[in-house]
Amino acid sequence: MTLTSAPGDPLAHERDHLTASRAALRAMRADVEALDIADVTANWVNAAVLQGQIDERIKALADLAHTPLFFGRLDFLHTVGAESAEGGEGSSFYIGRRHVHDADGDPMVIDWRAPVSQPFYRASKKDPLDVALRRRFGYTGGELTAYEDEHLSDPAEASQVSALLQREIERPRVGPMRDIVATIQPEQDEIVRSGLGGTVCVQGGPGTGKTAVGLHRVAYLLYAHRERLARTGTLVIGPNDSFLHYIEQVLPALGELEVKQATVGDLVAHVEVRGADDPRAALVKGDARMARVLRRAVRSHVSMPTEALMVVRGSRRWRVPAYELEEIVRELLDRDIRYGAARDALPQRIAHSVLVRMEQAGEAPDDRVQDAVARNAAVKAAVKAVWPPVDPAKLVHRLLSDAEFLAEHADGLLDADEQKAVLWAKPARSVRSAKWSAADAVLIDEAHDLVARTHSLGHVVLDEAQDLSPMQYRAVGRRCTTGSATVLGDLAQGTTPWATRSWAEALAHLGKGDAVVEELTAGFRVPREVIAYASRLLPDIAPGLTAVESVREAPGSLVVRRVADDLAGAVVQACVESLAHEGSIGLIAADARIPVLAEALDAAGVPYLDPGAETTWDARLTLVPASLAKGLEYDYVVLDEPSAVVDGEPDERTGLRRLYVALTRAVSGLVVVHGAELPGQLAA
Ligand SMILES: Nc1ncnc2c1ncn2[C@@H]1O[C@H](COP(=O)(O)OP(=O)(O)OP(=O)(O)O)[C@@H](O)[C@H]1O
Repeated sequence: MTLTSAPGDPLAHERDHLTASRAALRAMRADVEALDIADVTANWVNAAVLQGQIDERIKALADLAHTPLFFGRLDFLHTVGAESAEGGEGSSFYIGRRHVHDADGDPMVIDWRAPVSQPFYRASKKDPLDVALRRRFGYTGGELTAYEDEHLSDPAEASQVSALLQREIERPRVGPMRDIVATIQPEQDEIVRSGLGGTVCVQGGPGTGKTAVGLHRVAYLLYAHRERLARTGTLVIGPNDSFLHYIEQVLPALGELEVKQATVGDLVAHVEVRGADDPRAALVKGDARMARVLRRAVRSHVSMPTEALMVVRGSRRWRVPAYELEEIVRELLDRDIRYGAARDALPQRIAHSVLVRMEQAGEAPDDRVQDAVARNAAVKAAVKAVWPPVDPAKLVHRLLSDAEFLAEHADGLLDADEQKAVLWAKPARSVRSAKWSAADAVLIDEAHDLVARTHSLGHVVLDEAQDLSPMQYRAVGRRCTTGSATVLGDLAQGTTPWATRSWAEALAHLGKGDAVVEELTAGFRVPREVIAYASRLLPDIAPGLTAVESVREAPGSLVVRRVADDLAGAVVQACVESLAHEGSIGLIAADARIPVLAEALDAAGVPYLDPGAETTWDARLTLVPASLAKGLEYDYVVLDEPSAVVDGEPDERTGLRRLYVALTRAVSGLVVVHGAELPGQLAA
């Protein structure tokens, strides 16, 4: 292996290729900019659509100064055919974030997602996949400054851990999350490139790259199934806005601008959420049994017809007896279609019965007559009486405020205590004035789906899944009924009262019981010493889970400091020391301690940000409530009073899990500052 930073001959050659590739990219962009669509389309609507597509393409062809055009090179032992190499044949390829070709259409840079790029991520000494040379490039400020070679087919060369990978992870940074396209690892690549047809669930400890893998999988799927997913849509679901803000640049940096992001709350925002449930109520409302209660409640609106229906047309009267109407209604109920769809079908079914009678009487009615009968006032009135419209929010409002109505539909599903837990102590007067909770909004979403089918997307990535309730899994699942999902999570980081206990159970609620569960155990974020310290909590918070094996040694990365008094002062001091390093700093503390620490930082004149705000080189310290730390990372973390983090949760196990999350946010160093005793597992 060679790690070169002095400009030698090969480096000069590679730089020449970089210069030529950039020129080719500029030419590609100029070609698109020069397109004249006036001849192609006369219709202004088409022209506007086409111009929009062209503008997007121009944007996608931008040469970003700090995003290297290629990061790797593969030399194969044999020539590769055009089919897998984006149109060009050859035995040597440069791998980058996007495809670049020269004036003849021959590729200068191959998209990392193309089939020919796959050996860049998968080839090993054991299985070289016809690769003679794998070269990784190192950049400094957009300049190509180093390369690292592996001669995979040379038995004399020993395999080694990539120094560039290590450098890439440890590079101090601020700002949003970056892509890992240059250094995706083989086990991650397997997940990234798994097919669109199946759902994949990834269990992985902190910093194993779950989020990164999920985002790269979307980028890969969009490349491999561009047209289908453009039609059906893709969505990334994350736990909160600050997390979504942190990850939002990754896909655009990979050239994918169309992927939507949302929290589960955004998906079910049918009502304004202004209230909160106590844990007991939230637990019952999030339980999958509520889906059955809602189903019964929705269907209870259907009543069996008791009277015959009389339809008058001209001088004739047609009578459909009650028993026949009942048959129609029963058949629709049995067919298990959505409540609203059945309601829409009912007038036509009734009209059909009338038509049969007309035919029996010697008339020859056509489709127009059937439509007219379906719209007849008597038919409409009958439909309204038998199958009235259901307003999902009103229905949930009634379930939560009317004990009798709830008891009727929860019979045999929820016991008396559970029913009491979900009923509002003070029923709201109307849908508008109700103090809806997050769990209520999910119930309303379920009711919506019972009335009218929810639109399904082509692919959904669900991150930090372990915190979802069964009802939330269902809400996500109905958004990918005809598509697939990537479910990412860590059972040890579940901090809700309904946190996922087993992936099999969660996947069943999602409606993807046949998903494959993969495990990632190599840790990229957290250095060995720090992850070993945090993993002492594992036997208590998730017995049976494999501890993360860090890929990085960073001696001195863990400091545990006990202070006798002025805890806040000592914490501020630790932040100031951390600020002496380059990169981002996170001060993580129990939510209840945030005001005290904010005051101490203000008093010391140390500026800080909230988790939603983007760090810059001038503002690198973020004050993070422990409840928002999940999924985030900082180069250096100062953790305030671990016992307060544990005590901030309703039970000890959740507290220790919250602490586990807080302990695993650091890339380069963690300083734990405590005044009280540490939790037993961490005390030396
Ligand atoms: N193959 C890789 N090459 C370089 N960096 C990587 C690689 N895989 C992961 N990382 C980095 O490791 C860090 C952690 O990744 P990520 O946030 O995806 O982990 P996670 O498993 O989602 O963690 P958590 O459970 O804490 O949410 C990120 O900075 C990511 O860029």
